[in-house]
Amino acid sequence: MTAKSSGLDAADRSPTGRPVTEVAVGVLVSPDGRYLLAQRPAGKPYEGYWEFPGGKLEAGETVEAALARELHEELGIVLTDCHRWHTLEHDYPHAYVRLHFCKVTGWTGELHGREGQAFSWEHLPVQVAPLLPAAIPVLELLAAD
Ligand SMILES: Nc1nc2c([nH]c(=O)n2[C@@H]2O[C@H](COP(=O)(O)OP(=O)(O)OP(=O)(O)O)[C@@H](O)[C@H]2O)c(=O)[nH]1
Repeated sequence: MTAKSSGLDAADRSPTGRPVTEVAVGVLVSPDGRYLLAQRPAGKPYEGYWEFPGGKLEAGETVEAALARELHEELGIVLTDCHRWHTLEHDYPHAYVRLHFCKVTGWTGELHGREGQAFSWEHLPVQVAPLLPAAIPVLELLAAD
């Protein structure tokens, strides 16, 4: 069986051959220029670490559709305006992830942590800690924006 017929191509593997987990991540920007960070719930890898909200793409899903689904599941909001911003990869012990960061400037609904997670609107430099390793370069990109 070729890589193609198994549904995999070069983009599905990391440089060291690990499968790539595609993740949609939202950088929610408030009208006064703060960014939303959420704390990873108990039971997930890196529990208690702060991250931008988001999650893994399901089969056949676009980044935008996955982000809309995750923001609704996690925060109870309906995404109305976003654009793709940066894509970063990170090699964790538990997974090799490709993070598709999107700037989110429009949503409807009242934001609340539906999975019991804490969240916080933060100015730069952010005050919450610890941060997920792959969130740190994103904060540097935001600071340089
Ligand atoms: N949401 C989010 N995930 C991130 C960020 N940075 C980062 O490395 N990740 C990684 O991306 C992956 C996202 O997976 P997740 O566990 O949040 O996704 P999910 O809600 O679909 O998970 P589950 O359905 O398996 O519980 C994790 O491996 C996480 O460590 C970030 O800023 N936000």
